[in-house]
Amino acid sequence: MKILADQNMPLVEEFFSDLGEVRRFDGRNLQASTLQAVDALLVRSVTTVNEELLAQAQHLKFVGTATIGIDHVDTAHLAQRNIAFSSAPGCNAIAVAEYVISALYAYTQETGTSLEGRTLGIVGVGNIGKCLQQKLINLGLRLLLCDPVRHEAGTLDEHVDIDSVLAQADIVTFHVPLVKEGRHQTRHLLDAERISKLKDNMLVINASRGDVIDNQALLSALQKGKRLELVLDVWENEPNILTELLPYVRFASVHIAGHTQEGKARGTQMLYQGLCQRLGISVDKSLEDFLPVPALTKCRTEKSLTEHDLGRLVHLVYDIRRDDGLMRANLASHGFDSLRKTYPPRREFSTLSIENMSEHGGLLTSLGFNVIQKNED
Ligand SMILES: NC(=O)C1=CN([C@@H]2O[C@H](COP(=O)(O)OP(=O)(O)OC[C@H]3O[C@@H](n4cnc5c(N)ncnc54)[C@H](O)[C@@H]3O)[C@@H](O)[C@H]2O)C=CC1
Ligand SMILES: O=C(O)C(=O)[C@H](O)COP(=O)(O)O
Repeated sequence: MKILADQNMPLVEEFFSDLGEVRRFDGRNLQASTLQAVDALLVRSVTTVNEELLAQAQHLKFVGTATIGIDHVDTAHLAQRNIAFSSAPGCNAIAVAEYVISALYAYTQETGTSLEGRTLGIVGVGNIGKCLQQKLINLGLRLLLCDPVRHEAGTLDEHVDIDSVLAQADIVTFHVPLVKEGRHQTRHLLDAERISKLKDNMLVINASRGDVIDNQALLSALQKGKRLELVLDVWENEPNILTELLPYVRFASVHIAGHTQEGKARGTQMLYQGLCQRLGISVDKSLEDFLPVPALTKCRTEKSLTEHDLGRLVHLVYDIRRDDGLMRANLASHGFDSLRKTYPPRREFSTLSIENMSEHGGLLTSLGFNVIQKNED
């Protein structure tokens, strides 16, 4: 079997080489002719998989995307051609939630503010939104949840509509899929009109898809004096983004919110499981066989922790300011895609075991750390 995989997908050889011959491709430059003899195609978000790309793919039996978002794949065309499809729902939900938490603590540290008592709106309460909600639950924030799709399906009672969220919240974070049309369209969910109504200095975080915020309208508002705090991981028209926005953004990054080593590796593992299922063979490899040992594994708290101390623990594992600095220093010389390709290793909070003497064991656990409770004797 011939397997063609994006060059930026980790562990493909480790998971797939028993199943066939693995070759790699550049995700932004895949040609239809390259797919002529391919049986399984493994992509990331940068490859648009549609009728045109698959026109010569006569042998293709399986397409997998190692991502949560599937807006780049024409799934109806795959179904019509009877080509099996797998994505990786939830693979990097923890990573994105931890990106947001790192941003929140970095923001409060830099502005001398506190999270306590603030109102935070989560727009899109799926795998990522729910994971974030769980991690934030003990931080003293008032959480507003917005997900009309789940509300209508009867799986989210406490839904607050988007305009009420924007009117009430001090912080809003977007975790919706990109939906280009229909009643629950998310393209330009934050459009010129809604941007104009946002409170001064509201913190707006987008780690979903760039098109969820009208970037040009955002820039125009900022240039006219609108004051907002922005955390942007995703941008319209990646990789050719509106760089004029950068000076107005507190923390900027190159679409890496989901790029922990665990998150990316889980994506590959889920495609391996999907292909095994398609081939009717048993799964005999697991993630734990391949993940490297993290650089930091243990620390110890001695007594009561302040909000500042919690932020320091979070930033010990992941500080969003590293990624903001890398983007600002290197975007012009290296380009967006190259920065994504060379993204330095990042781990999830659970890789840090905390010997905890404080009364904050529950809070540290809900944030996602591996807590070993110690009692003073
Ligand atoms: N920046 C990054 O690195 C990453 C970005 N993403 C993006 O985040 C998105 C969300 O991921 P998951 O939570 O795993 O997806 P999910 O499908 O589990 O959840 C999305 C939720 O958004 C809701 N939703 C749909 N339309 C909505 C609307 N108009 N208003 C409010 N809620 C709406 C859905 O009902 C669903 O509950 C992905 O589709 C992807 O585009 C995902 C992973 C990494
Ligand atoms: O899972 C998704 O959806 C994402 O946006 C990924 O985390 C980033 O996608 P890639 O471009 O790395 O495939």
